[in-house]
Amino acid sequence: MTYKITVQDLNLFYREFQALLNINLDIEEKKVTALIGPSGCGKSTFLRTLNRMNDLIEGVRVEGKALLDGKDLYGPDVDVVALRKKIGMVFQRPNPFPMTVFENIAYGPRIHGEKDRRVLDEIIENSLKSAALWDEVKDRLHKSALGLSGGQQQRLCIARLLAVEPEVLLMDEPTSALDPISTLKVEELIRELKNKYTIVIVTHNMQQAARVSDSTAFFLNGELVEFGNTELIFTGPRDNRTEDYITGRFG
Ligand SMILES: Nc1ncnc2c1ncn2[C@@H]1O[C@H](COP(=O)(O)OP(=O)(O)OP(=O)(O)O)[C@@H](O)[C@H]1O
Repeated sequence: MTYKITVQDLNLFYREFQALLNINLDIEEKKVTALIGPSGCGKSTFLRTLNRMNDLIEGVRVEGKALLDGKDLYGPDVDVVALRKKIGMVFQRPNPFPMTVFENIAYGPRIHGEKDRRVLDEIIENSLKSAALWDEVKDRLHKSALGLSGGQQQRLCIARLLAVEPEVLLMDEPTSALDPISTLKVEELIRELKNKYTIVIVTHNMQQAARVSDSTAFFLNGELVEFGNTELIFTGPRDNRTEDYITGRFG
């Protein structure tokens, strides 16, 4: 088994408040890992530690280790911009730039130095194909991305990540603002993308965790209560608190 990310004794504080308590978790390469748990338990905070998005919040302190391919994400020589290229993130609400579909995807590669129009055309087509969006937008590449449906916008945001050749995709409740059909399309896409990428997804939707993930981590009050094979977590959790949560007794 290959681990893409290893988290060891991780603690996170928002000033005096400790939001994550001694988390130990190994994330497998080219698998989908779901983070579940009630509101406020630290799922999003944990996800953000993996590409150092918490750095942007004042008063945050991280202790312990998070390793990507064995290298410390919090080491002194880490280039955070390069790290976020490797470990991309999509959010609850699709957030395309107010630009054309084409420009949305070209933005990242251009920032990273790509100028050749033919190369950009190729990147855009490949990214949209990988995000299962090409057929729907190939005739409107030069129209505003804001004219797309919510589900299409979310797949565009995923295509935008793929354009800079990431290795890990972090998804923070990526379907919570979408209708059921768009949700299923994004779930299908996630299953497809795990052939090439390591995916970590926060979800409130237990069926979604069961449908898309290989491993599931259950968080409660900043602690990782249980982590393991998704099927086992849903059919025979070891901890009573996990069982109570997945059977809907709280949260
Ligand atoms: N920027 C912040 N400053 C201070 N405290 C924060 C900040 N962000 C989150 N917290 C606190 O940290 C804890 C964990 O929050 P987090 O958003 O990670 O939980 P979550 O499980 O993702 O919740 P939800 O499912 O509602 O998104 C909560 O108590 C929250 O109030």
